[in-house]
Amino acid sequence: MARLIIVSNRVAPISEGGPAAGGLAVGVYDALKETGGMWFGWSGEILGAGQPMLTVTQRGPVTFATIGLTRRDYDQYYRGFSNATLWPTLHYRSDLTEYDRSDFDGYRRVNAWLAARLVPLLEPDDIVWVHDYHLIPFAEALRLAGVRNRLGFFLHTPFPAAQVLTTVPPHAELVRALTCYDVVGVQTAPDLRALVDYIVCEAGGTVTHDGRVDAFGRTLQIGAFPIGIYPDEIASLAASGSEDDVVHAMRDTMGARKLIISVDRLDYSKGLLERFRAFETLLEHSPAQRQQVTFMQIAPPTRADLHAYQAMRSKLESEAGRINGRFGELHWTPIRYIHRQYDRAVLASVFRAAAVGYVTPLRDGMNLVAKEYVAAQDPDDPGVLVLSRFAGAAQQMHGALIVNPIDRVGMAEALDRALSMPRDERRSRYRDMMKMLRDENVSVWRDDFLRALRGEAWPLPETARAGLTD
Ligand SMILES: O=P(O)(O)OC[C@H]1O[C@H](O[C@H]2O[C@H](CO)[C@@H](O)[C@H](O)[C@H]2O)[C@H](O)[C@@H](O)[C@@H]1O
Ligand SMILES: O=c1ccn([C@@H]2O[C@H](COP(=O)(O)OP(=O)(O)O)[C@@H](O)[C@H]2O)c(=O)[nH]1
Repeated sequence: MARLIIVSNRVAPISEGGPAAGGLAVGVYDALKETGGMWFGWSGEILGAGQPMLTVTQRGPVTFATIGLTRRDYDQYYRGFSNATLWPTLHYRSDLTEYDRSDFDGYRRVNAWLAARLVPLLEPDDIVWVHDYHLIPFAEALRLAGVRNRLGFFLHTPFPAAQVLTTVPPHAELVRALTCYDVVGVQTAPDLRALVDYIVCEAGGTVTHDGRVDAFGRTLQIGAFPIGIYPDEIASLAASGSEDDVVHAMRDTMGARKLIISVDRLDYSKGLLERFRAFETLLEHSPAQRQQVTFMQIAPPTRADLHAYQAMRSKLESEAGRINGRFGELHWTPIRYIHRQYDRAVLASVFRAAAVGYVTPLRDGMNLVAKEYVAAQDPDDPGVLVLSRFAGAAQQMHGALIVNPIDRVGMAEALDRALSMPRDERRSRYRDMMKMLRDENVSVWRDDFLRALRGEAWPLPETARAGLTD
């Protein structure tokens, strides 16, 4: 079988300061181990001039090739165009979008520079799978360098409505660059519909009912491939009780109180403020819940050198303080807010201890935490997932209580309902969601995408075409 080359901004799990291994890292790494291949991307390090740039390490059949960035590259490519321009736009936050033409030049320059480092490492029948918004122009740069290999791209974030995407000045250039791939995958049917709408209405291209695109003089395949997890792995982590003492200590401090848990990078797309305020509304409207419930928010730092993230952090910390000041008692703190990252085994145990998984982003490509929370539950006495309709996961997790994070009272009502839901109903919702998590696990995501990329899947599976025919 042809070698697989993965290209992503972060190379998991070895990057310093990167997120802990989630579904993406595990699923992609498994595929690499099966076929042999290479994972290529940024090392997570910012290097001074003169330091070595490319590090190649071998682990069994997998080569990791990582490369440092200069301060200027980091500022323009990662902090600037990727995270101050694209990230807010992709998450429907045009109000936060900043644009600087020199950052866009830097973004293209770094993509071309990374592509040039990869070219000498490629063999003729390798297939190359590029991940996420940092690397949209990567294929264009490879094509210009004469690379003829099959090239695929998967967008982990939402694909926004055309009217939102067009607020980014070089939107046409970006979508034209996307058409240099052979296959472009998005997470869900709504993302696919938005991509089709842009291609047809903005770019004057055509899309067939099975996802063949003709645009900018190129032909490619598009589809929806919702990323999954390995639910049984999370379930056994959660059940094994192999967590460290912190989880036991946490349970001791809870006593008989119910736990509501949220875990997200401290990102404005995750809806943390709205969630805190809806919890406050629960305490206001349902006095019986006071002192009976604790809401724990684990929010590890992310992109903390961007102003929007700093502003978000200080607003959140002041809201937590205000709500705790208003409702707290000598023996009870309503909101426990933790600005730190935990490893997956600890999170799995915390999820299992929680009566409610409170996952309410304003926009999210998928949200693996929603899936992990359900997978970690005790099948006999599971908790309830309260899930935003704007998470990609809501397209699949029909056993959740689906909420609109803007509707504060609606969220408080959903929390109240979740906290008092009878066990039979909880079990039935859990079983439905676990079945889906097993049927649509991360291997299915990866294999469906790779079959399309190898040109083997024709027509695409029905799930991948959802959004094209409705
Ligand atoms: O690399 P960072 O800047 O530290 O950010 C971390 C990652 O965040 C985003 O994750 C997305 O991918 C998840 C898996 O498909 C999906 O569930 C989630 O909804 C997305 O937000 C980002 O897209 C990654 O590239 C970042 O590495
Ligand atoms: O302290 C933490 C917080 C999060 N995660 C993991 O990071 C991933 C977050 O993925 P998600 O899709 O929910 O959001 P993203 O951060 O990618 O936008 C999940 O696998 C979490 O289990 C972790 O390992 N430790």
